[in-house]
Amino acid sequence: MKVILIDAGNTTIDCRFFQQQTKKIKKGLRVLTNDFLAMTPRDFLDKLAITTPEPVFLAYSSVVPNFNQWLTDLPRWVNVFNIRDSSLINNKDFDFDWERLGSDFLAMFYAREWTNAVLINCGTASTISFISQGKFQGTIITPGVTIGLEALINKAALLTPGAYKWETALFGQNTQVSLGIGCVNGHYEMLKSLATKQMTIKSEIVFTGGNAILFQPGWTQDGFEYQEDLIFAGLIYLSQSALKIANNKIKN
Ligand SMILES: Nc1ncnc2c1ncn2[C@@H]1O[C@H](COP(=O)(O)OP(=O)(O)O)[C@@H](O)[C@H]1O
Ligand SMILES: CC(C)(COP(=O)(O)O)[C@@H](O)C(=O)NCCC(=O)O
Repeated sequence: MKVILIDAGNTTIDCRFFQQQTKKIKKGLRVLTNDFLAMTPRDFLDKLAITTPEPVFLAYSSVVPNFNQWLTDLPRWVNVFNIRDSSLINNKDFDFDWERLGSDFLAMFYAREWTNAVLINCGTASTISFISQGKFQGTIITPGVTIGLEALINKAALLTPGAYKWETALFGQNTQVSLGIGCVNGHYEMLKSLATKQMTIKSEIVFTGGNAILFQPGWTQDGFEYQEDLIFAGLIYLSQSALKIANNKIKN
């Protein structure tokens, strides 16, 4: 059976394949959220080379209600599973009501068995989630690095969109470098400061999300971890019981 994992975020919808035998996550399709929603389910399945009815299990995490609606038009032979419905989400794992959290937080949290950790997801928003003694304590949400830059560029007549990046200089002597330091390096420093400010015991600090790669010099130098597919690891964990049931249905 084909297993598709989807992380539906506000900027991109990222679809991967999970190979049950090898337990490997393989690249599938990643497109801007608005472009994805403009696709028909048929186009989507064609793009994933699923052209005839066959057993498909699709597990997803979504913070985009229109995507949840879009899924309802998939053919019935696609077995769709929302990780929010997972019986593996345990109230005891949270210091608060997890129902009020976006699904991306749930997927990240269940990606591994954490003890003390800070998970930093750099997407449309940049979020910082705190785990202590295996329990999810809470999060911080800030505008993401890309939308922060875009907002400034849209409001400043002389600023133009460009490839603003991490800079090694302390300050810039042209607009490009000055903006890179302020918006990219500065964003990383803000995340690092919020993540470590109250830290009293050694914790894993893990970066993920489409924009995390912009901060590579920072997290490399500081010895923090980067796991590109953190959300997908959580999707696999949270959908394992539902996947087992789907596999058994095919066998019988
Ligand atoms: N195929 C892609 N299309 C668009 N953006 C991409 C793609 N792959 C990586 N990115 C990067 O991912 C960033 C968005 O991060 P992402 O984690 O997808 O956000 P969200 O989860 O909020 O949708 C974009 O700003 C871009 O830098
Ligand atoms: C914080 C977020 C905007 C992050 O979204 P992302 O950057 O991954 O697209 C998302 O998790 C969200 O919309 N949370 C709120 C969920 C809610 O209040 O129901």
